[in-house]
Amino acid sequence: MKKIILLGYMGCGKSTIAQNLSKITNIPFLDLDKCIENKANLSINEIFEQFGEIHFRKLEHEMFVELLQSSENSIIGLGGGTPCYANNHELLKRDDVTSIYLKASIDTLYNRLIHNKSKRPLIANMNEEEMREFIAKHLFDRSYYYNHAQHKVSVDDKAVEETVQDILEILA
Ligand SMILES: Nc1ncnc2c1ncn2[C@@H]1O[C@H](COP(=O)(O)OP(=O)(O)O)[C@@H](O)[C@H]1O
Ligand SMILES: O=C(O)C1=C[C@@H](OP(=O)(O)O)[C@@H](O)[C@H](O)C1
Ligand SMILES: [Mg+2]
Repeated sequence: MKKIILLGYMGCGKSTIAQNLSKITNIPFLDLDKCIENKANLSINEIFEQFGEIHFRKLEHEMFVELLQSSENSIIGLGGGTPCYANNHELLKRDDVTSIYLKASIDTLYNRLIHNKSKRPLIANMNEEEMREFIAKHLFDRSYYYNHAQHKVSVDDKAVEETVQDILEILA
């Protein structure tokens, strides 16, 4: 019933790293956003558009609690905002949880997100300059919550395999 939880800012690699970690460890991987999409039968963009961010945060909290309640071992990739709402950050400290903050610099996040923003409603309509400024401020605001994770792994300049290796060392 152990949960390995990956958290961090949009684009830090939660979904990518969780998937690769799952292949190596054979522990099933659940992406919180995907679970929300499947349950709502809508994409994250559609949920934001049709019901707004506050409603998304409610679905996100409910799904996070649901995943934590399941009796299966799993690797859970959170959404970038998950720890920052509904006191979700307090759930990162539980004994049955190993929470890991994938820490990325503003430059790393900007370089990844500039080509990957269309499915991320918070940044989808920003130009390059707006996005850099937004990431810098938003990351600063959110770091308080991310720092509630039990472990921290820096992802800057690391290949996927290297980050996975760092996580395996934490889990050993
Ligand atoms: N070293 C790396 N580690 C993780 N992701 C990387 C790396 N290099 C490039 N990427 C890319 O960055 C993006 C990370 O996005 P994603 O895994 O969805 O992050 P998150 O779920 O944290 O938003 C993906 O497009 C991935 O292919
Ligand atoms: O940072 C955020 O508030 C969000 C991050 C997204 O997940 P990723 O971090 O996987 O992109 C997704 O949950 C939604 O677009 C909101
Ligand atoms: Mg993701």
